[in-house]
Amino acid sequence: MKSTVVTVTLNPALDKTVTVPALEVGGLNRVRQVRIDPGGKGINVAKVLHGFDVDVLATGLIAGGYGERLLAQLDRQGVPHSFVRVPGETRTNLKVYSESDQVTTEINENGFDVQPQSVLEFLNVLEELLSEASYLVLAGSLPKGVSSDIYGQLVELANSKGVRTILDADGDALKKGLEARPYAVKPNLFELQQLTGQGVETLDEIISAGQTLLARGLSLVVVSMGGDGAVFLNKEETYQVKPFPITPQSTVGAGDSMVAALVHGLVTGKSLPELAEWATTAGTVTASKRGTQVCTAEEVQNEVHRVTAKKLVPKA
Ligand SMILES: Nc1ncnc2c1ncn2[C@@H]1O[C@H](COP(=O)(O)OP(=O)(O)OP(=O)(O)O)[C@@H](O)[C@H]1O
Ligand SMILES: O=P(O)(O)OC[C@@]1(O)O[C@H](CO)[C@@H](O)[C@@H]1O
Repeated sequence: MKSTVVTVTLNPALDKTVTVPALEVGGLNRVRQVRIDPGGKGINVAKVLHGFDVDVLATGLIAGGYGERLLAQLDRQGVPHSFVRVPGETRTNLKVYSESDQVTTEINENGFDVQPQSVLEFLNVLEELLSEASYLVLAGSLPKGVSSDIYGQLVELANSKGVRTILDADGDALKKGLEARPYAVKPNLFELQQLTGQGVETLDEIISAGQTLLARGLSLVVVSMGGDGAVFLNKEETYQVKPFPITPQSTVGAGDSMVAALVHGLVTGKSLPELAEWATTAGTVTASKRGTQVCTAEEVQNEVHRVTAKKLVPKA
């Protein structure tokens, strides 16, 4: 199967979002609304890219009856996929949206245990898929049994085939993945601080930490900052984009929508400021939707005029 973009989700999830009037920790919370969406970061990126008319395919590992349900939902949404089935069960991640303060609390399960032969099977599938791809998105946590250097291995595989990789992970998986020099990375502030050991309190510090990552051989760094927007850096330029005001309904998938819009911008040859505006708008639209619903191309197109990429001049 040929596709321009391949997204990898090694630890997918059914996202169960429950809405409560006001979350009371230690109290009885009655649910007003429930929705279940196919989730996992790479899968969310694929959902957005499919809606943007980009030729995308979601791959990774999947297990059990919940996994089949997730794939059936992807089929209904028309998102192409090719997952390797492993023993066990796909996790359910609980997202509790509290209406009074508009805050989402996330409770993510660990997911299935993976045996070495399943990882090998997946590597064979991916190698095949990459032969026609231009971009590879590696996103999300790793299930038990998958080594923390897997993203590093996958970045190396992609690099050897001339495929550009976008990495969005955390902890050791992110650290080791970075050592293999992906094309782009999207840390949040916490991850940026962890990766560089630098302060990220001020804008100057954020830019400096972003430049540290570029100096390690990356081409594009996007630092996402939730309601404060994001900073986009390549070797030549730096831009900051602030979101337009919204009532956040669930920020789940906002970062993934940003990654997807970034890939869309790269595939369609957008300039850095254009790409920055698209990506910030995509994240913001998704944050204004319930559950793990993602932005559509039409929504991003309609709202993108509400943000402006501001050029930043790093201190010498
Ligand atoms: N409360 C918010 N208001 C407006 N825009 C938001 C809000 N939260 C997120 N966004 C938009 O989504 C983008 C990505 O969000 P965020 O920085 O939370 O990503 P993240 O940490 O990767 O999240 P996740 O891992 O849950 O996807 C932001 O840069 C912003 O454009
Ligand atoms: O546990 P991970 O893999 O870090 O994150 C998984 C997850 O929280 O990320 C997505 C939102 O970004 C959700 O669809 C999913 O439940």
